[in-house]
Amino acid sequence: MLKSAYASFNDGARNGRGLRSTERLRSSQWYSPEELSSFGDGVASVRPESVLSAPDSVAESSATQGLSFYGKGPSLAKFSPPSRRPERRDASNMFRDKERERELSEQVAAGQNVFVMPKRPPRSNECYALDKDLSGAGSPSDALDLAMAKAEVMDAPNWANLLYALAHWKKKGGHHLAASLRSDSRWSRSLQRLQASLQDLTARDAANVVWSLATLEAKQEPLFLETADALCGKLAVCDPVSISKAAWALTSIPNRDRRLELYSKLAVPVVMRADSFPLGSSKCSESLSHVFLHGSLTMICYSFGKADFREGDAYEALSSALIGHMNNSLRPIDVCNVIWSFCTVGYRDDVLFTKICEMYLTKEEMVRDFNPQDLTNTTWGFCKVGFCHREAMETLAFECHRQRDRFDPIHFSNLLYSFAMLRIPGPPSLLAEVASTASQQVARFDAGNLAIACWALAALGMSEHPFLDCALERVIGSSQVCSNLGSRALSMLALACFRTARPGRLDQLLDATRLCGLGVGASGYSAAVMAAEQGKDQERELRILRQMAAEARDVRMQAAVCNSLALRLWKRGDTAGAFAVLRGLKESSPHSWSVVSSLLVARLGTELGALAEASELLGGDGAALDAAWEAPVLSGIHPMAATRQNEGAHAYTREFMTLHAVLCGAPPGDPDAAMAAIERFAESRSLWLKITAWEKGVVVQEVARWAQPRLTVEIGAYVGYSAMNVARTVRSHGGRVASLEVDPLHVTLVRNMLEYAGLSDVVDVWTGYSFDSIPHLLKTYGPRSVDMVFMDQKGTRFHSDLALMEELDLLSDRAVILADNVLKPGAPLYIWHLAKGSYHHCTAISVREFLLQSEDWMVMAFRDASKPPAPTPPPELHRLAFESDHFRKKSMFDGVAPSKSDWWKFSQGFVTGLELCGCKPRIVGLHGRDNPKITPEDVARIFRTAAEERGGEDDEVLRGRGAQRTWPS
Ligand SMILES: C[S@@+](CC[C@H](N)C(=O)[O-])C[C@H]1O[C@@H](n2cnc3c(N)ncnc32)[C@H](O)[C@@H]1O
Repeated sequence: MLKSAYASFNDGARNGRGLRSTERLRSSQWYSPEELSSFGDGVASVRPESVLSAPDSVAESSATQGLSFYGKGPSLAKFSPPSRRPERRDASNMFRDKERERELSEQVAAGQNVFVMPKRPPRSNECYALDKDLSGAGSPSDALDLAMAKAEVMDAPNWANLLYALAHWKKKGGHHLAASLRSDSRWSRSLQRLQASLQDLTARDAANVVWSLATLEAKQEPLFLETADALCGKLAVCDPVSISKAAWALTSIPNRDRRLELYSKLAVPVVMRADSFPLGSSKCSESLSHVFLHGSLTMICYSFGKADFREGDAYEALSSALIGHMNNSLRPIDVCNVIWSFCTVGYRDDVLFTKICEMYLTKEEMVRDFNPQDLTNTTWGFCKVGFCHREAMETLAFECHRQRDRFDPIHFSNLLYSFAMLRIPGPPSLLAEVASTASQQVARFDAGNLAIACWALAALGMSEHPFLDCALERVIGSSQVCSNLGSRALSMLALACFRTARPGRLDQLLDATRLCGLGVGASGYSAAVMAAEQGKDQERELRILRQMAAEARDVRMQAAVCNSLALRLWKRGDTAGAFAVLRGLKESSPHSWSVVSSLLVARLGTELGALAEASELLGGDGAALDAAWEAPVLSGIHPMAATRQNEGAHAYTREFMTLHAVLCGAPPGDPDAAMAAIERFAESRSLWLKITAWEKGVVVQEVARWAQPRLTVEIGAYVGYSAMNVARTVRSHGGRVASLEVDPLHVTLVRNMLEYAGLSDVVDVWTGYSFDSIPHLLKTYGPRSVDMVFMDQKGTRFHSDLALMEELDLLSDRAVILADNVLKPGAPLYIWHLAKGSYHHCTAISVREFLLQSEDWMVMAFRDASKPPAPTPPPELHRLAFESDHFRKKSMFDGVAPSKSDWWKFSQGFVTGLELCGCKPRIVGLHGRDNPKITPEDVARIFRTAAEERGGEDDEVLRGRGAQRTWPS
C-alpha cells in the first residue's frame, strides 16, 4: 500500500519535473485525500469547508471517537505527539484539547487543510503510572525487576517504554549494558512480551522500540525487524521525530534489499511532508539539542545517506525543506551531515550546495567552528559529486591549514584527495604545508590513508613532496603496513609511483606485496603494466607480465598472458625475445600452449628466418587446439560465471570462455567469423556479454566506414569484439585503432583475440585507466590525430574523458564521437557535452541491447571546434545523472535486477528529463516493436544530414579520409 502510495506520488512528481519540491509541495503542505486514503485505515481528513460548516461536529468527533489533532508544519515547535498522560490528568488534557481545537479552527479559517489522526486506545491508570515508575527506576536492573513484577499488568506501551528507558541508560554511559542484557533472562522475557503485543503499539512507540534496540546493540533480535515492519504500516500517523529516530535506527540493517525496502517506506512521509519537518538542531537550541537529537531533518539526511538509500525524490524533498530552513543557523555537524549524505549517495544538488556555501562555507567565522572531521568530510563530499565552489574550498583549505596540527591521518588524506579529485590546487603552498605536517605524522597512517594521500599528491602535481617518499618507505619497509593494503590502495600507490616517475619504487612495492603473501590483483597489475608499457623500460614490462603469467589461475590464462607478452616484445621490435618467450612456454608448460601461440611462432619464425626452429616448436600439427582447451567450451560454463557479478573464483571465466569459443569456432585470420563465434557462444548459452553486438555492431561498423578515421580511440576493449569490428572496417584505408582497457587480463585476452583474427597489426591495446592513458595517446600519436572516438567504458566517465581529449588537443577538426549505453543506464552529462558544446548534429541512435529486447541509445556527434564549449549543466541534469547512477547500481547490486518495466519507466523519465533540460538529441531508428532494425542506410543518412547542417559540405569533409601515415611503434 505504502509502496504504491509512493509510486503514485513519484509519478506525480515526475510529471511535474522541473519544479523543485518547495514549489510542488507549497501548494499542498499536507497529504491529499487520495494520498491519505492510500495509507490505509484510521486516518481521516477534514477539508476546511466541512469543518467550517460544522466546527462543533469536529470537536465532538475528536472527543467521542478518540481523535487528537496534529499540528501544522511551520509551527512544529509546538508539535505534540499523541498524549500518554494518565486519564486522571483529564482537566489539563481537556484544556490542551481545547487549545488544539482553537488552533485548528484558526487554521481552518485561514483556509488550510487539517488532519485528525487516531489517538491511542484508552489505557488504565496503572499503566500510565508504570510508565513513570519505569523511567524513574534507579537502575536498569530495577526497571527490569519492576517489569517482571508487574508483567501481568504491563501493556504494550509499557514494554516499549521499558526499552526506551534502558536505551537512555546506555546513552548516559552504560557501556556494558548491551552485553549484560544479552545474558539476562528478564531482557529476553521483555522482548517476548513486546513481540506478542506489537499490534498495540502506536507509530511513536514502534519508532522508540527500534531506536532503543539499535541503541542497545540488539538489532539482530527478530523483534527489531518485526517492529520496523509494524512501524511502516503506521507511517501515515507518525510524527517527524519518530520518523527520524527510526531512520537512524534502521541504517545498519545488513541485508541491503531488506534495508532499502524499509527505507522506501520511511521515505513516503518524508517526500510528502519534509517541508513541515523540524530542522531540529539549530545553534540557538544547542542547550536543548538532546530534545531533538534524533528529530531533525539533518538526522534523516544522515540516515538516508548512511543506509545508501538512493531515491531521488526523497533527497529532493529534503533539499527543499533544508533550503526553507536556511535562515536558521545550522551547526557545523548539520552542514557536514547534509553534504556528506547527499554526496555519499551521489545526489549533486547545486542549489542547496551553493546556498550552504554562500551562507556558511565561504565565511571564515562560520568555518572556524568546524572540527577537522566536519571540514574534511565536507570537502570530501563535494569532490565525490564533482561540485566545485572555489571560494568555499579555499575557505575550508585555510581552516584546515589552521587546524592541521589537530588532524588525524584520515583528515589529511580526505583533504588532499578532495582537491586532487576536483583538480584544483588550493591556495598557494597551503596544501603542501598541510602535507608536510602529515609527513611528520606518517607513522600514524594506515595503509589505506597512505595510499590515498600519495595518490592525491601525485595528482596535484607535487611529485617532489617529501611525504611521498616517507609514505612509500613506510609501506615498503613495514610488512605490517604492507599486508593491510587492499587492492584499491595498492592500485592507488602503484599509480602514484607511476605518475611521479618512481618506477623503482613501483617494483619494490610489488615485491613487498608479494612478500607479504598478498596477490597484486588486477588493479595493482593494471598500474604496473601501464607504467611499463608507457615507459621505455622493456625489461620491466617483461618482468611484470612474466609475473602475471606465473600467477595466472589456470593454463588458459597463463598461455594468454605469455602470448600477450610475446606480442608486446614483438611490437617493441624484439622478435627474438618474443620467440624465446614462446619457446619457454612450450618447454615449461606444454599444456599452456594455445593456437594463438602456434600462430605467433609461425609468424615470428618467418620474420626471424628461423623456420626450422619454429616448426620444431610447433610439432607436426602446431596450430591444432590442445584437447584440454576445447573441453571447457564443449562442457558448458559454470553457472557462477553467468551471474551478474562474475567475481571470486569465477572471475574472468566467461571472458576466457569467449576466447575459447573463438579459437574453437572460427578459422584464424577471419574477423567476421571470430565476431560471429562470440555472438553464437553467448546466444547459445543465453549468456549476456557486455559487447556491442547485433544492431549496436552495425552502428559501430557503419560509423567507422563513413568516417574513414585515420585513428580511432576506443575506451573499453573488454573481449575485443568492437575493436575487431572497427579494425576490420578501417584497415582497408590504412586506419588504426588505439584501444584503452583498464583490466590487464582483459587486455591480455583482447591481444590474443586480435592476433587470432589477424588484426593485431591494426590495433594497439593500451593498459590503464582512460584518465592515465589518454595523455599517453598524445605522446604516441600526436595532436589532432584522433578522427573517431568510441566510448564504451562507464557512462559517468564519457564527458570527462572527452573533455580531457579536447583539453589535450587530441581530436581532429572533424572527429566523430560515438558512445554506447547512453540511455541505459544513461549518460546525461555526455549528451549535454555534445548537444551544448563544440559538436554538432548530436544524434541518438535507438538500438536494441545485445541479447535483450530492450532499447538503448548510441549517441554520436561531430566535432565543431568553432563552437564554444558546453556551459555548466543545469541542476536538473545532475538529478538525471543521479538517477542513472542509481539505476546502474540497482542493476548491479540489488537482489532482484530491475524488470523490463522498471527499465522502461526509467528511460521514459530520462528522455523527459533531457527534454526539460533542453538537450534531448534527435533520435534515429526508434525501433519499437514494429521497427526492429537499424540499417546501414540510417547511419549513412546521419552523415549526409550532418554535412547538410554544416552548410551543404560534401560529406567527404566529415571523414578522416584515411590518410596513410606512419605510426610510432
Ligand atoms: C562494456 S565493456 C566494453 C565492450 C567492448 N567495447 C565491446 O563492445 O566488445 C567495458 C570495458 O571497459 C573497461 N573500462 C571501464 N572503465 C574504464 C576506463 N576508465 N578506462 C579504460 N577501460 C575501462 C572495463 O574493464 C570493460 O572491459
